Amino acid sequence: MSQLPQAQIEQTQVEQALASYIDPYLEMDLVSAGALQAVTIDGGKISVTLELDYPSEFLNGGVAQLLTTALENIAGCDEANVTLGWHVDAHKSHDGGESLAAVKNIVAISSGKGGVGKSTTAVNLAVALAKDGANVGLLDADIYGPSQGIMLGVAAGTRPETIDNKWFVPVEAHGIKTMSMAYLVTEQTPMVWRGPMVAGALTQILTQTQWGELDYLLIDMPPGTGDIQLTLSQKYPVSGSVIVTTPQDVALADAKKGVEMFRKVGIPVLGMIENMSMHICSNCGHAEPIFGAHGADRLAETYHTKVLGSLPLATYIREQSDAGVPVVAADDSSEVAMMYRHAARRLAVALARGGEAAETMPEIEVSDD
Ligand SMILES: Nc1ncnc2c1ncn2[C@@H]1O[C@H](COP(=O)(O)OP(=O)(O)OP(=O)(O)O)[C@@H](O)[C@H]1O
Repeated sequence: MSQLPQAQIEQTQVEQALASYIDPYLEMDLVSAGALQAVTIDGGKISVTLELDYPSEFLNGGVAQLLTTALENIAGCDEANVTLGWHVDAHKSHDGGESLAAVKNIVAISSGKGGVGKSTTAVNLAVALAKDGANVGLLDADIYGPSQGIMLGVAAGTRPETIDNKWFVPVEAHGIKTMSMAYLVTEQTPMVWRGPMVAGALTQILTQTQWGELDYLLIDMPPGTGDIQLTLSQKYPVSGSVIVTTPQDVALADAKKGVEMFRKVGIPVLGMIENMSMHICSNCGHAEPIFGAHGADRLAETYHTKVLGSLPLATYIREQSDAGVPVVAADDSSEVAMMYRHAARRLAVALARGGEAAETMPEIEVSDD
């Protein structure tokens, strides 16, 4: 008895199989997200190439296997190959000059109020993006209290190398390129600067550092929403901003000013990070929202943006910062490290999609009176 010929596998079957996986950061399947680049069907052999628009090296383990299995389950398939890649596009509002030419995206990490954990958040987000395979830079623009050298374990007194007496070479730490005012001044240097001087110094370190090729340059902004922040945001091709806040009413009121400032200058707010959202008792594990609950959610809703992540108030976070090994660098699969990593991936996706706020934001007119 002769065997019936196998039905030809159709592209729609391949797409349906691939759509069985919903990416938690894109919140949709990879075909709907436009990641499918190529499909080859050669008899019973299927090969697909997918390219995502955010750093997603982590998909190469379990998810690649899951997709392969989904394809192998198609009737008539006897071999499936899945190639997963990613690429970060530039989302620049304007050209930032020579030193920033190969920097694809500048992201301002900001807070309306001081002391909410902005620097800790910026450091951990930067390391998290690097862990996912991105080229990342971090500029400590918190000029009044540059703390990143300590948080990154850069030895006190470290000075960046210079080239041709013109360029600074960023200091590498935990897989990221860093630059901080703290690398250029001594403890004796007075930091009592007026706004224009601060803006001038920041401009200099931003534009005279050889950042090289970066997917993301995170700027740990000075706290507040005054002239310095406004100047920085307007002068450089900032692709998006992230607002760090705690759930207290006072911090939220200041976070609101931050959101409004970025909206005024047309920079998409990619989302908010709620820091110290819960206190976890190190003895009994009891979680208590000591600064209030859901404040950032409400604010995000009002401004059509989202909460990218909520971090607990945890001794471990402070201890790791003080020891110069950020939580994400210390153990990248710990519970707290994963909270930062999820937030970093949501940030990258929000940026790739142009920022939630960009689409829904109403026009704001700025007048001089
Ligand atoms: N989630 C957290 N749990 C525990 N401690 C934290 C947490 N986030 C930050 N801290 C600690 O709080 C202090 C202030 O944090 P950080 O310097 O990051 O804040 P900041 O907003 O950048 O401050 P500033 O506005 O003064 O620059 C640091 O000692 C830091 O280790």
